[in-house]
Amino acid sequence: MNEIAGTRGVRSVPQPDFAAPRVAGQAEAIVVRDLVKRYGERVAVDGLTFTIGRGEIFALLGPNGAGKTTTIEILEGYRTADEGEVRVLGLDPRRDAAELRRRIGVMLQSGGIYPTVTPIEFLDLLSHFYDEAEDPRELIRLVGLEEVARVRYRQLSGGQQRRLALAAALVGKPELLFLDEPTTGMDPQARRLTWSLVSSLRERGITVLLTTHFMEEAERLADRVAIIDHGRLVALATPQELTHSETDEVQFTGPAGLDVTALRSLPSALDAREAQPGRYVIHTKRPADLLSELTTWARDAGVLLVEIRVGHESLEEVFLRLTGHELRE
Ligand SMILES: Nc1ncnc2c1ncn2[C@@H]1O[C@H](COP(=O)(O)OP(=O)(O)OP(=O)(O)O)[C@@H](O)[C@H]1O
Repeated sequence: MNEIAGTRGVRSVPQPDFAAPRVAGQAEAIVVRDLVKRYGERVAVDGLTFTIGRGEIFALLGPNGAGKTTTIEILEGYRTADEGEVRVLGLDPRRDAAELRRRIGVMLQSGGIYPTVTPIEFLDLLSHFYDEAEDPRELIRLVGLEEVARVRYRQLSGGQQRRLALAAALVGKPELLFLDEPTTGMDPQARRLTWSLVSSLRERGITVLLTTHFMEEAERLADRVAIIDHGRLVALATPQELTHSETDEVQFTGPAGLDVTALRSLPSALDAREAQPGRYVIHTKRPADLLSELTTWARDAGVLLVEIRVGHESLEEVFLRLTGHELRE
């Protein structure tokens, strides 16, 4: 069964919106209903339901082992589901595998490229598998690998190897692109280049499903973000909806080891925690009231508060609030 936030003692969140924004006259790119996948006793995907619209950039965000890769591999047709239903471009990924392969692009997590091949040779080779392929030279330029186009794969940096994998996923002019952790191993410059590249795919109308551990990546790229944890959907919304919910966050610095229980019991506090020694985070729906309660409490307790900041929750904090743990635990 699908399970959403609120079932494990977490606070209420914007309700997942399972309907994708509709582009007039077009069907959904991906439909996932009550998907379950087990590996022996372990339930890797535990009742996922979501829909991705055509042309949408959609991120599956979750920690290691959340079930992101398993979900993506089922959608690509590389794994079978135990329960539930999936449709990709209107097709059954297992039954219609041959047709699906022609219409999707897959960026693999790592490996799978012969170590002595050069980027240009590799893309040239791949282009022969498609009736209509992108020009390999154009792809090399698009992903910024001109200077290493004739360098052997094994001599490329991790980030360059990832960019080649991205170019390879685009060779067949896909309608739908699967990007499994596209920027893992990239330096900040390569990551930004990849982000602008993925954003530019939006103009071509390509639907993108990406998985990531990086909040910032989801926040910058995705039209909508599905947060998954232990194979379950805990939230599904736009990054703006997730981070600009009615919940605000008050952060301040003070002495380490303050009485967090006392902070939690301030009338306007939803919760409170010491995020790092001496750095505190309190969630509230009434920031002005909370500030006044907090300063009164601090005066009575003889505590000096510094750097008090009020703002919307970061996606990082949203994740913590929904799942009860950090993204990179
Ligand atoms: N072939 C397999 N056999 C047994 N267990 C597996 C297999 N593949 C994945 N798992 C387990 O299923 C769970 C989900 O794994 P999955 O790789 O889908 O998560 P993920 O969110 O993609 O994680 P990561 O970010 O590390 O790639 C994990 O607990 C993992 O150990």
